Amino acid sequence: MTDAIRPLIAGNWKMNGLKASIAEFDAMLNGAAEVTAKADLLVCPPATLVAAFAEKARGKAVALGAQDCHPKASGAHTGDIAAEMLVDAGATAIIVGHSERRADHGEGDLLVKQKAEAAWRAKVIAIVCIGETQAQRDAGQTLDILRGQLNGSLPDGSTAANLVVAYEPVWAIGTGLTPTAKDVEQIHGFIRELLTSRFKAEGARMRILYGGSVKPSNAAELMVVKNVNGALVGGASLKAADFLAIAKGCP
Ligand SMILES: O=C[C@H](O)COP(=O)(O)O
Repeated sequence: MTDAIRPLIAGNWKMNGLKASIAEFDAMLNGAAEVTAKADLLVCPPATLVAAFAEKARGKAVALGAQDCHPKASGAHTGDIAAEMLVDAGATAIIVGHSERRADHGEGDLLVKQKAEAAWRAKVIAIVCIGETQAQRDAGQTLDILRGQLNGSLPDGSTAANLVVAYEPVWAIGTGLTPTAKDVEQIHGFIRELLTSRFKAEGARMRILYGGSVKPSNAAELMVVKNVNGALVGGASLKAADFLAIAKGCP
């Protein structure tokens, strides 16, 4: 963990959650005060729940985020949601370029970059996800893939205040597999070098989250790795106790 950078523990609920889930979210809110010394907390529920959760979270130590947005602010795009709408509902950050969007919806780097810019247009943080697949890893292409995704997905003008990078090896998502701490250190160090080379001092201060099977049992080990500035948590963010325990794992 880079000392000067305050960790962010972000929960991505993916396509999970109904109105009844507000009870679990309430439990998160109730426990959040205990972990605020360690990390900032962000929960990204499905878009249908952002407004209700934001209302509950008012004045509490959990911020709300969204999982995707359309690049445009409005228009004839049936089923899509603009960044402005998500912000209107209470989002303060938007995840873009998650590997599930890249795979399920064929989203490429250019679109991801436009979505990050849409988040900025709506005056919130873009959390840009990058990560290699198992096949790319096996072929020894990990660093090339990450370099390409970073170059293509991060807009010019990225700063420590408007952008967070989430490194999520696709093969580690929802599988229970994680890279070793040594591998995470190497890859986060590589990402840091690229960020610093392109964005100078801002790149040196940008948060780089690790994501992929983060759980209470491995959080402490992963969160102390150099250049790991928090986590993007999927499955374990659905349970208040697990999500808060992961935040407690921050040094
Ligand atoms: O956005 C979160 C990641 O895809 C990680 O998901 P996971 O914690 O369920 O492996």
